[in-house]
Amino acid sequence: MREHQKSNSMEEKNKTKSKISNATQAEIFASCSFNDLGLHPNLCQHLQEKMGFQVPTQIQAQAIPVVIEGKDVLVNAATGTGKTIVYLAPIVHLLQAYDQRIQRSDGTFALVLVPTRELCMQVYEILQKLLHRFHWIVPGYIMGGENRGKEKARLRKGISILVATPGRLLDHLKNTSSFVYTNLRWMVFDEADRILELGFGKELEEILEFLGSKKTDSTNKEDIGKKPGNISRQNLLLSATLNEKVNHLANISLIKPVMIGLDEKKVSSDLPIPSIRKFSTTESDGDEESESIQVLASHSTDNYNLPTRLIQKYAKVPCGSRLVVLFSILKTLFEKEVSQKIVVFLSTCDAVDFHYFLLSEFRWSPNPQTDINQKQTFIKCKTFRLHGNMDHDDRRATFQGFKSEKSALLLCTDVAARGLDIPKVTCIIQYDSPGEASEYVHRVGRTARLGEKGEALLFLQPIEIDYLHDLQQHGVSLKEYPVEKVLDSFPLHGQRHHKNLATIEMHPWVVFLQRALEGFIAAEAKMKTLAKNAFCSWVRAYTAHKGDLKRIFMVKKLHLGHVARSFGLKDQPSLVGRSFQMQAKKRKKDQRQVKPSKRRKFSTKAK
Ligand SMILES: Nc1ncnc2c1ncn2[C@@H]1O[C@H](COP(=O)(O)OP(=O)(O)OP(=O)(O)O)[C@@H](O)[C@H]1O
Repeated sequence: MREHQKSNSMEEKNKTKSKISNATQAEIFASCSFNDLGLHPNLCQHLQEKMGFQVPTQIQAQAIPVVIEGKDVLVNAATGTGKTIVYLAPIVHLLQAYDQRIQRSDGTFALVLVPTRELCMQVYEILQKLLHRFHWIVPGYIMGGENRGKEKARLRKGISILVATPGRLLDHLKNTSSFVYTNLRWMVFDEADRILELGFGKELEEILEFLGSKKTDSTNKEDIGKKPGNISRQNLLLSATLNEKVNHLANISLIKPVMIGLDEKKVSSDLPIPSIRKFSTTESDGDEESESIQVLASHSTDNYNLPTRLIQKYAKVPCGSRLVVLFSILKTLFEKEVSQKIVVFLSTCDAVDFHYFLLSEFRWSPNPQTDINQKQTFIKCKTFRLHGNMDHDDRRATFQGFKSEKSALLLCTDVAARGLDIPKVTCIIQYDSPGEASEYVHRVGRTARLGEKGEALLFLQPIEIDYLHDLQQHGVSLKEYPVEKVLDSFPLHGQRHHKNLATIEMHPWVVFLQRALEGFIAAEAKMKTLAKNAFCSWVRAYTAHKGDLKRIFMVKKLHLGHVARSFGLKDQPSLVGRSFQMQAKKRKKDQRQVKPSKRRKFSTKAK
């Protein structure tokens, strides 16, 4: 039965591949085989037959041979291009090749650091699949939210390849004496920039201190194939957006790194592998480490690589109409296609909760006179939520649940922005803007993966429209989404739409639905509380936009009454404003007492 399911999913993968045009195929996939890259035949066969990967992706073809050679590597490639296999396949290949089989008592050989729990589980699951034929290599994970005692027991038994989140790893390095890492040979930083953005910089430095960051020159080929002993360390950094934040980490962890994918535009997809490597990898050949830092810094303002078949749009929506427009677009999208998988990004955990419960509980009919029992949910699809304040098991269930649904909606914070590989996501809606352009790139990267089609929609208020220039500076350009056309498409009971209305706020459909939502929220104490909490945390997150972005996302320009409307609140804005001011005062007082760490600052925005 399981075999049957597996072959079905592989057939699906192959069908998807054949739907992709030849041009896209050549852009994404290399014209060589996994065997050509020097990987063990058993591993290649497994990749092909059991995982359905017929040929390597371009980035895999470029990077895998370099990783096998034992060099430190910095990989920069678009989202969804198969970076996980870039590091897992060579590590498995090299570990299985030891003269004497490694044993659990040898401890950990490879450590993969990831920023979130979901990504930790995802990488672990791929690793498990990859190790199918190499049962003596043991995969494992440790991460926040898990039972420390059980993790200790697993570490004591020995984990050959360990996937971890930084905080929990440091915890075990400090407190688990049975954790053997003397044979550590590989350190991988997946989504390196995000680990730093989340404020884990200090933890990373401590981790590197524990493990001894730059031990010896990692290009010592004699080590390869030997049973571990006095071995050198190979460090790998990967992300779709490498920027100056990574400089420091590169500085303290990489030796003469080979840069892969930093100059992708020059790469011709028809070139055989050796030539691709020649053009697209940059080896910092000087003895001075500062050379590699310069390469990174000069790329910080470069264009980002975006998925080839991604359609990007923005919706210009006045603040007070945001909620209605979001609901209307979601309804339109779900009614247009039988299977839609949509991810909506919001800025705070409270905002996720509010919208989740509102979408789940709000009953509606175009005719206001309809009996309550005949009213239906506004959007007929399964809705999930994901944020960092959720219980660990709920987070896991959401992730798995959304993954397995054919048609569903996920409301989430940026906890889902990085690395998550969810099949068949058709549309990304950034209801709250992402902040730095790199975050935009990662959020939209949850769709249009590996050459598939996908759409992305960014909500902007008229006062925020300059954000488009910021994106443009990174080569990201968006077309306007026809908001009014969508609003016009909704029938109004006993009313006609009037054309040429001055503003979206006056649109009869907007007025009608806003009233219905406000009525529903006002009547439900739970919803009212959720809305108020969401309002307060949303404004706080808005004030937390960093550096240059403050000139675009100016809290002073916000009309708090309109913000309240966007949470379905008809209370006097001053009332809501006062409660916010009280919270702000309290926060200021707390801040005076405890000087905030960088980490806390980040946690204002969603986790
Ligand atoms: N050679 C291949 N052939 C077909 N599918 C592949 C291949 N390599 C990876 N994949 C699939 O491509 C998808 C994207 O891979 P992965 O998540 O590693 O991308 P990524 O580049 O790390 O993305 P992100 O930057 O978002 O983390 C996964 O579903 C993976 O199973």
